[in-house]
Amino acid sequence: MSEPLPSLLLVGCGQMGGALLNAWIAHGLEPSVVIDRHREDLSSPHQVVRALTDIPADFHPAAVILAVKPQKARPVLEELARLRPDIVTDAVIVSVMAGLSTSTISAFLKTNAPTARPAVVRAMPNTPSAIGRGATGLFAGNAVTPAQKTLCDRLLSAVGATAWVHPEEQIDIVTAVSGSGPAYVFLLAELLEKTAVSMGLAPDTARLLARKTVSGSGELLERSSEDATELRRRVTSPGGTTAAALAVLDAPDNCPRILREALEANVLRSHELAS
Ligand SMILES: NC(=O)C1=CN([C@@H]2O[C@H](COP(=O)(O)OP(=O)(O)OC[C@H]3O[C@@H](n4cnc5c(N)ncnc54)[C@H](OP(=O)(O)O)[C@@H]3O)[C@@H](O)[C@H]2O)C=CC1
Ligand SMILES: O=C(O)[C@@H]1CCC=N1
Repeated sequence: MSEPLPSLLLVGCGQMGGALLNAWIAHGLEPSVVIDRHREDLSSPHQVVRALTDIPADFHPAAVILAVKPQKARPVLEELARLRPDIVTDAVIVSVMAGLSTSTISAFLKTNAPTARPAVVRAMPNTPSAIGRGATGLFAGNAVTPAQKTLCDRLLSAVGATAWVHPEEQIDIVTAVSGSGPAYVFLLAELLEKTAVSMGLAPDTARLLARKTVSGSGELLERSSEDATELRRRVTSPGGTTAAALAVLDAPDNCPRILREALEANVLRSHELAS
């Protein structure tokens, strides 16, 4: 196994925090502390506590991963800075929260630690991280050192592909494309299944064919060096059945317009969460 990942403080262990944690533990994670009200199933050397007040005084993580909902960030960050200014000063603060900017996160942390200059990284992962097939966009705030940036890259590379973006606003586009992206793919699987049933296939057959089509196509794309466009071309016989369907789906006013509107709505929601 490669070098262990350093100790982390994970705040919030729901869908995303839990997915990351499982993958990090599988990669060998130094003793870490998780704050969550639900998760109790971690075995030693890791520790689950219910509140920031329960972080052991001698625990000094290399990174704090913030994986609570953006709407809950402010009290968490203010309390962390009040209780453990040493952690805010020494650790890199990695937020996976949609919307909240590095300056907002820093401002919350500075409410109770005015002299701190927190090193804040935004990471936007996705749930396939749970199986090591995630895709994460990252942005580093001003105070982040090269060593902290390398550490963040190690952490997120352990769960899939990474790409650093600049300027910070691009994280909202990352959220719209890959952070939320798995939901669009699962929606496709759902709609294929439901439509197949409505057209007459047995439910079990529809489910099997829809799931395997989506997962098999994803795996083919993963293993191929070809673009998606070329893989699509190989399915599409001139004048055949696929071409008839794509003439509907890919008409400018259908999927291209609808996907654009969906991604713009996603970015708009990030802006709303930020304010
Ligand atoms: N889900 C996804 O695919 C992705 C999510 N994200 C981001 O990840 C973050 C979390 O989302 P997600 O995992 O879906 O949400 P979840 O609700 O599944 O997880 C959030 C967890 O944080 C816990 N929590 C709430 N308040 C505190 C607190 N004060 N201290 C410790 N834990 C707390 C919640 O517990 P309780 O239920 O008791 O409140 C819950 O277990 C969001 O900011 C989101 O933008 C980013 C990329 C992808
Ligand atoms: O839906 C959300 O707000 C989060 C961010 C990206 C995926 N889930």
